[in-house]
Amino acid sequence: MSKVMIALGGNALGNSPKEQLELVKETAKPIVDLIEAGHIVVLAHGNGPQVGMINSALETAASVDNRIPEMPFPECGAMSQGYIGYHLQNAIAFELKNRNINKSVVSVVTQVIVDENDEAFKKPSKPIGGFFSKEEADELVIKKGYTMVEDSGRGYRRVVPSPKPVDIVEKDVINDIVNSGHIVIAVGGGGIPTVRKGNALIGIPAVIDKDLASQKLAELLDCDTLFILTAVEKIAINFGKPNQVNLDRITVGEALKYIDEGHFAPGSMLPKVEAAIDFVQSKEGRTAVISSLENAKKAISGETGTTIYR
Ligand SMILES: Nc1ncnc2c1ncn2[C@@H]1O[C@H](COP(=O)(O)OP(=O)(O)O)[C@@H](O)[C@H]1O
Ligand SMILES: NC(=O)OP(=O)(O)O
Repeated sequence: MSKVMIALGGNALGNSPKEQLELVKETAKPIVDLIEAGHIVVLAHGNGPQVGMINSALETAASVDNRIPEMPFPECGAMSQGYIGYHLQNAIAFELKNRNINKSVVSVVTQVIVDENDEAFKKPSKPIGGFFSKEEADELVIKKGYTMVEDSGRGYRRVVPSPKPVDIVEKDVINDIVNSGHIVIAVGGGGIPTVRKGNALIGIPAVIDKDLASQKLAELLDCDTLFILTAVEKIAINFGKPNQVNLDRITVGEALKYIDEGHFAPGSMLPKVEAAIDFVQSKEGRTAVISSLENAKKAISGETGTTIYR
């Protein structure tokens, strides 16, 4: 029996609530396979496309209807945790019931402490929302003052600051739920970025990378394996080029060399590889696997994906 943290990518959750609802039904199966096999499972998920969609929908609504108030960005992050968590816990609970497994599943609205002086606030890097053409992106820069970047050959996206996770506010309650044998969905979207002011916690407009937040939670909970499930079956060198090579197993040393050579795109694959390296380095015997949601079952049983080990 081992303790595993599974981080699901926001971009792998489909482009609409309808698509997401269908996708999570499939995602729930390999997750519940692991639970059925006796493993302890903790789940995290991304929110890049979803928080961008919520923010842009409410911004547009407020601009055309003065009865609709402006929605602060941290609240948009909380909404994304709520509805993605709702779909996931619903799908996992269904799968647990189908197999007569008597466990509950709950999403914890999670706040993650960040450093308000983090350099990341000066350089937005986290892609959120949908994809745009170069012309549409240029228009958004002028009209809305967004920062737009090209995202891994898929089009242009808005980027927002992405400070590093420092601590997880709800870590003790998450640990208690895990120890009680139930299933927790936490640090959704990397957690709501928060700073402490005396006894108060104040939300900050930013998006924490969920791979880094998952790695932090996986370490705090003393997990053995970190699974990062995204839209690609394996990570690659020379990604998207004719000489692309998919990687099966790499050491931390090889991963660091490939980072130096610039093989992993910032804001997408780079934080996943960095999170995997940090997790593997944090304690002897820990491994990390990066694969796709579609191949979750095979990746979890070691048949595919890229494994990063010491
Ligand atoms: N070297 C690489 N190997 C594989 N995928 C890469 C690489 N560099 C960039 N990518 C892109 O990164 C994407 C994963 O990042 P992203 O979509 O941000 O993840 P998430 O699933 O967490 O939302 C992949 O789908 C792929 O398009
Ligand atoms: N918050 C976050 O990392 O989201 P994605 O997985 O969608 O990039």
